[in-house]
Formats: sequence, structure tokens, C-alpha cells
Amino acid sequence: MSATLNIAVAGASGRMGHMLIEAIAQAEGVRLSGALDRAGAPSLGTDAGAFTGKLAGVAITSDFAQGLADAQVLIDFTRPEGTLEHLKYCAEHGIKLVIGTTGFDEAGKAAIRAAAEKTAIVFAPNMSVGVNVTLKLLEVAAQQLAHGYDIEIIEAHHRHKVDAPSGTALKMGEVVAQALGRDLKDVAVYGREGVTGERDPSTIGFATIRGGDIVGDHTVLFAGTGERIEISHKSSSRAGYATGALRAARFLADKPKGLFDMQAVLGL
Ligand SMILES: NC(=O)C1=CN([C@@H]2O[C@H](COP(=O)(O)OP(=O)(O)OC[C@H]3O[C@@H](n4cnc5c(N)ncnc54)[C@H](OP(=O)(O)O)[C@@H]3O)[C@@H](O)[C@H]2O)C=CC1
Ligand SMILES: O=C(O)C1=N[C@H](C(=O)O)C[C@H](O)C1
Repeated sequence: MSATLNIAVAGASGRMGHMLIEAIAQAEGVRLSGALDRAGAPSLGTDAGAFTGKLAGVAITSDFAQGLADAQVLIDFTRPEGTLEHLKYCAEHGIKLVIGTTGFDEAGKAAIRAAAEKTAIVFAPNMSVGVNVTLKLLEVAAQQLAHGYDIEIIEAHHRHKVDAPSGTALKMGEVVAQALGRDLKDVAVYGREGVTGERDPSTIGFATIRGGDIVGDHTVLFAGTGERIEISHKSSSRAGYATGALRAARFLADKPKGLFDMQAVLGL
């Protein structure tokens, strides 16, 4: 029988933090060993499982030494500035990381790559199986629709989301651009206003919708002459992200170091 994997959760009182704590409580072979939240958060000192009505026996803390004392893996869905602090501590202490946080700048991504030389990390803007299969479909579609089709990426999320476009939309843009032999940095158009001129066929456009409790919708539109192809993924629950994050944590168990994405975790 394999040993239990000790997992700590950062952002323990956030939307994803709650999903993860529930998923860990229900999963075999894993246990919640610690729960972190930012300094000053109202949840500090409370039991991480209290919101479920069943105590987890783990108090939420902002003290890394306490929250990560027994952790083999930290699952982090917070904000880039929080993740980068956790990353430093985990790399120094040999704790593996599953990073779901989005909105990193280039320096943040470089820090994650550097930390992966010391510890094992899964870093992915979307942990759901469906989105990662969609990325594969997009690769094929972009190769086959390389000429004569204008590509636009439309995403919609809840009113609380702070970064735009979503990490998933950006990843979809990267996958499509790569399949077309383009660099997303050169061809991305983030919103349009005023007299924009005609559309440049080499561009990939992004449109962002924010409202209500939309969990996460992504569509890549290939608009040709006389036809349109739309490849869409819609999340109606955050459970799939949490299940994916647990798969990623288990995947890391025997990896001493290195940077992995969800394609690697899922064997896609
Ligand atoms: N990869 C994936 O599959 C998915 C990724 N995400 C991404 O995960 C992140 C979190 O999303 P969500 O759970 O909805 O967000 P929430 O705002 O609900 O939760 C974020 C949590 O992180 C805490 N936090 C905020 N700032 C810091 C900091 N500087 N240091 C430590 N902790 C901090 C928050 O505390 P407080 O509330 O007190 O500020 C809160 O507990 C986002 O970047 C989102 O895009 C989301 C879903 C799926
Ligand atoms: O903030 C969210 O909610 C989500 N964020 C991720 C992203 O930015 O792509 C993943 C998912 O879409 C939900």
C-alpha cells in the first residue's frame, strides 16, 4: 500500500481553496497537512474545514514554517505575489508545488522556471481534463485552418476575477500561435476600440467578459468565408479544477525536480 501524501493548501479560504479542502477530504491517499492564507486574513486561526461543517483538524495560518511543516506538496491558487513568496520557501525546503494561480508577468514565470531547478512543480492555468483536451483539439484545428480563417478567443468569468484575459485564454492563444508558427507576443490583440482599421489576418484577437457567477467559459473562433468553427469549453463547477490539482500533486510524488504542465500530468 502506498503512503499517504501530505498536501498543504494556500489560499485556504478562497474559492479554489475551499474546493481543494473538500476534494482532499473526499480523496483516497491524501491528507490535508496545512492551510495557508495571507497575513491579516479573517480566516487565520480558524479550522480549514469549518466551512464544510466538519473540522479538518488543521488551523489556517500565514506562518509558512507552521503551515508547511509536514507538507510534501503545496497546492497554490492565490495571486502571483503570494505564489512567488510560497515558491521561494518551497524551493528552499524541497516542497513540491502545484501552481494554479494565473496572471504572472514574465519575471514571475522566470522565477517559477528557476525554482523548478530545485523542486518539482506543476504550473498550469487550467487543471481541468476538458480544457487540456481542448488545447489538443485547438492544435489540430489551427494546423488545418492556417489560411483563410481569422482567429478570435472569447472568455467569460465571474465578477470577482482580477486578471484578464484569463490564463486559459492566453494558453489557448499560445497553443494556436505555436501551431501556426507565430509568436503570440507579436500577434495578440487585446480588445478593440475606435477606428481600428481592417483586421490583420495574422492577428489573434482576445475578448473578455466579466459578470455574475460564470465559472469559466472559453471559445476559440475560426472565422472563414462562408463558415465559422467554434471550439468551446464551459465549466459549470470548480470541482474539475480541484480534481486536476490533486492528480497533479500525485504526479509530483516521485519527481525530485522539474517543471511540468497538465498535458504531462494527463499524458496528453
Ligand atoms: N489553474 C486552474 O485550474 C484555475 C486557476 N484559478 C486561478 O486561481 C487563483 C485563485 O482563484 P480563486 O480561488 O477564484 O480566488 P479567490 O480570491 O477566491 O482566492 C484567493 C485566495 O488567495 C488568498 N490571497 C490573496 N492574495 C494573497 C497573497 N498575496 N498571499 C497569499 N494568499 C493570498 C486570498 O485571501 P483573501 O481573500 O484574504 O485576499 C484567498 O484566500 C486565480 O489566479 C485564478 O485565476 C482559478 C480556478 C482554476
Ligand atoms: O479565476 C478563475 O475563476 C479561473 N481562472 C483560470 C484562468 O484564468 O484561466 C482558470 C479558470 O478559467 C477559472
